[in-house]
Amino acid sequence: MTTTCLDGSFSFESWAVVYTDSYGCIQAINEKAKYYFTEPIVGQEIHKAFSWFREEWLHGAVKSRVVKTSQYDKVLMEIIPDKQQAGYTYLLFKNVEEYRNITHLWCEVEDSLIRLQPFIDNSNDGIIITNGDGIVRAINHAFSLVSGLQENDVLRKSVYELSKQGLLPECSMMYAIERKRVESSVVKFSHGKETVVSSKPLFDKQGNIIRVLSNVRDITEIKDLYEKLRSAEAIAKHYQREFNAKITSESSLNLELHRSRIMDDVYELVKKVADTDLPLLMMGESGVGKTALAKYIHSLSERNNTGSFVHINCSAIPEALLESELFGYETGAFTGAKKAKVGLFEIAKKGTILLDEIGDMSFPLQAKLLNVLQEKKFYRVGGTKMIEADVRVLSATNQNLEQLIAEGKFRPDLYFRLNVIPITIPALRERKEDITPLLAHFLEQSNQMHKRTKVFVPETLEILLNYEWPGNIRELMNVVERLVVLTQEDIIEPRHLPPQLREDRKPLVSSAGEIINDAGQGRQEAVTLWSPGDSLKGVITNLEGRIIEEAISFYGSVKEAAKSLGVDESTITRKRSRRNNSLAIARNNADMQK
Ligand SMILES: Nc1ncnc2c1ncn2[C@@H]1O[C@H](COP(=O)(O)OP(=O)(O)OP(=O)(O)O)[C@@H](O)[C@H]1O
Repeated sequence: MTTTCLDGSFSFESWAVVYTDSYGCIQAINEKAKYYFTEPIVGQEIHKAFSWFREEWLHGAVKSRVVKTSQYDKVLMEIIPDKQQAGYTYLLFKNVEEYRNITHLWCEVEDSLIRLQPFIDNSNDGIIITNGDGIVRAINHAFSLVSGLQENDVLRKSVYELSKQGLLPECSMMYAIERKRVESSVVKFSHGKETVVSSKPLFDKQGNIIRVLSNVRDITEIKDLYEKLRSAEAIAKHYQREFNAKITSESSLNLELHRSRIMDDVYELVKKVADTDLPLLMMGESGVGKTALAKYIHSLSERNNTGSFVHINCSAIPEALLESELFGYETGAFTGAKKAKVGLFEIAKKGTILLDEIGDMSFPLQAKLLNVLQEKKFYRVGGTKMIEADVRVLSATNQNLEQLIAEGKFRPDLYFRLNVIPITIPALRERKEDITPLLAHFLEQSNQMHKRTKVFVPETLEILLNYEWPGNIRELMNVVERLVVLTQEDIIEPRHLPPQLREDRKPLVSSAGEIINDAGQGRQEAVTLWSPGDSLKGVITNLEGRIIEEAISFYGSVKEAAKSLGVDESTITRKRSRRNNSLAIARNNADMQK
């Protein structure tokens, strides 16, 4: 038999060679083998010729073993399948005793590696062993799984060559050889697995590397889990914030706290549509309670059991960031996107999202939002994975969207999509009946919260009732809390009120120019019922009006006041508006006379 080269990097020349067929029957040996095996072995089955030989070694991958033959105690055996003849195998033998001085340590290492073989084979991590030149000596099954490379692809090949061919990424296997120290690197194999490769060089006494043992851990799953963990953390944080907000606002939020007919209608409508997925557009001045109403709608809906309520103020977030806030982004979607981020649409999954100040959303983002609403799916910025948008979308604005459409700042198609059910919450000054219960509620709440027992004197109450409340419920709530905290005495008098309330207290003047309440002093003056020039009708209208206002203030509701005065609620509404008109005319006249 001749000695043949398997590949450029390996030759049989210095080896004793035994060649077997696919049945494990010895077909031939070379000259050198005759010194190793003095008995005739050609024609015998291998495991019979060598009692120490295990049959399964033939069917396994190429392996190294240190064995004992009849002639030598320590013989290195390499098992190499014949690439040209399927099933045929070369067994190469070398007496390592001959090289004792040089190879003593190497053999020990080899021995330990051989002892470790079962652990290596069964390891969940990929393992690849090279010599000091980077020639691959062994890999385990897990390495094949993680790298997509089989033994035939890599054994006896140089890791540098494999890297050049694009089969192996450049990694710590090479660095450990070059830098002669433990190295690790995070690399991605060509078929997509992301791994951490840790490489440890083993040295002989002279400090030469004899082996590099690399552990290859698949972190694709860990990365996925990490991503999922981050999403879960973001959602948990959001719930925590919601929970905290709920605890602090629970006591203050009493949405049915109203006496006005107009808010009756609002709540009736809200209850009808709460459990549908219809988009609602809430309109009203700042502070009227649009957000509070949206939360209330969510709390009435089935979505309250399945998902959370998410609120985003579109005007508070810079235009460039709003899209990624809403839909999230993937790692590397833009400069600085080092980690993927979950968007609010994902956080609100199976829940409700309120897009507040929708009128401030940029035109291009409006188009994207419309698309999401129509398709019911979206992609993270820079992402390719489609995400289902199982979210109820509520929107709110204090702007006139129709006006914005006319100015070309708002898309009409989005407007029609969002405005399926419009809900207008009137300003507090247009539903003054609601001021009394709100004042009572916030006074009690603030007293409780700050452990006080403050009360309003009637004059203070009257000013509060007549104030225009441009900041609506938010302003009212803040004013009451401030009064409770800052007033030294238990009785809150008009002088304690913040300046804007005292200044706003315009004197009410009769049609004849008489002052019928006193803004400056906070005292009620005696009213002159009639002055020369006053018409009987004008005087009666004013008087009636005062009686009506007092009754409403006393009972706290138009309904009760009407009942007590023995008239219909509609009569009261009509007479109030007539009186308001006549007071407005009187104010005008008074201003002109100044
Ligand atoms: N019916 C109510 N009962 C008790 N508190 C209320 C009620 N309505 C609103 N509030 C409180 O008034 C404040 C303002 O309400 P909210 O934020 O809902 O107004 P908004 O119309 O959304 O304002 P903006 O347009 O400025 O966002 C909040 O603190 C809210 O808790």
